[in-house]
Amino acid sequence: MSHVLVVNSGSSSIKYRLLDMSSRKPRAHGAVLRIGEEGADLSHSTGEGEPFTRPGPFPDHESGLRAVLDAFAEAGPDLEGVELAAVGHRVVHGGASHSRPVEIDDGVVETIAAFAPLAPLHNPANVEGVQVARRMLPGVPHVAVFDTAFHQSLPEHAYTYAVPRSWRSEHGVRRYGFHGTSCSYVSRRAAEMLHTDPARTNLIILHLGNGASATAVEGGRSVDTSMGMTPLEGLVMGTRSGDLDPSIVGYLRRNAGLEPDGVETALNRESGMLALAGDNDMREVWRRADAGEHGAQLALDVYVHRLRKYIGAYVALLGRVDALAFTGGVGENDARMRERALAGLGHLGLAVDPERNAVPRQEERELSPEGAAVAVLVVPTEEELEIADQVLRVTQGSGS
Ligand SMILES: Nc1ncnc2c1ncn2[C@@H]1O[C@H](COP(=O)(O)OP(=O)(O)O)[C@@H](O)[C@H]1O
Ligand SMILES: CC(=O)OP(=O)(O)O
Ligand SMILES: [Mg+2]
Repeated sequence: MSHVLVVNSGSSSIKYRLLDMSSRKPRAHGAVLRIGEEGADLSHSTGEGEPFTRPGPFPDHESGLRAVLDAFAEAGPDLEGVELAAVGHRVVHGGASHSRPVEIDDGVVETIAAFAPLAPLHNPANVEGVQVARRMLPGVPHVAVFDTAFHQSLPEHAYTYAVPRSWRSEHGVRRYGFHGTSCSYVSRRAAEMLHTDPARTNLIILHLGNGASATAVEGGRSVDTSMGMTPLEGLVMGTRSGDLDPSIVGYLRRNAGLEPDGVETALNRESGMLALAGDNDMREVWRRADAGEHGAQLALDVYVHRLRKYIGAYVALLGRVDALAFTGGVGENDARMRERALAGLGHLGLAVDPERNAVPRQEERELSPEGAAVAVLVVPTEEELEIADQVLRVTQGSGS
């Protein structure tokens, strides 16, 4: 049975996974990190023995991907030997034109490039990765799977911003939502864990990673999500501000002499936990807070405060919530954050059992106390597996 290579190209990284779709298990995975920077390196694991590593320099995605193909040739599995059915690419912004995965042609590449201004941390790298991979692996279909796709179900009242008509009609100003591949996977797994029909299951999904988002899922469909036209809106993130008064942007341009690009860069790359705590890695933020640093303590308070506002909003919006699912690097690992997120929300049926919450295991599990009204779950996200499943549906012709 066939294999799918899933590629997730970031601005300075290429993460990848080769999945055997008969066992649904990875045959190899790895990452090229710090592309274009000093200290670039590649690590490639097959699950047997030590990972295969190679130091850079990798000045660009082309050299990075070449190193990945070399790693497969040297450390296996041989890509020529496995039946490679397709390459699946994570693409963050697909706009309104892509509600499903599509086989990539030049037109699709143009669309992804056209949305680069709306996902400045992601789409430019996605385009780069797609183009390089198509050149280097020309014999197989390449399929784009969009983070925005799952949120195409948002009702008009949830995706509409209250702004002038021409902004909406001529400039596509609306909420798109992101982390959809993760939400699609997590909502299916959550329903399986609850033994409920996904089409009747209501969920709040908190994807807390480097980027972070909250999503309300009603009957298996996204009905609201915290990220907006770009992945900047909503929760406080590693380096992104999340929600803020849009007047701040104009104010800073007039009063601090900042250029529009400068403001946007600051809000995307120099804000969030990095700005408040001095670090965007949540483990380091906790370390600093525990050591008594006020900035880190405040950063955690701000992060938690925003998260709780969205939880409350989505409880109100859904009415009945069957489960709240934590996922992403923070959601899956950070017991203290989960505890603080739900502290005192027993009247909403939301609580974690301290012992269940404290188990340091990164596996699917239920954290809520016996008999709780709402199941609180940890569902480690499997974006690559979800992408590979969706890719096969496209290449096998059954759509998605
Ligand atoms: N044990 C942990 N406790 C707290 N945060 C953690 C832990 N492990 C990982 N994280 C955080 O997860 C984040 C990365 O999440 P991840 O979902 O892998 O991000 P990405 O958006 O890059 O896919 C980092 O901020 C990291 O600090
Ligand atoms: C869309 C997005 O924010 O993705 P990530 O969390 O991977 O940065
Ligand atoms: Mg992620």
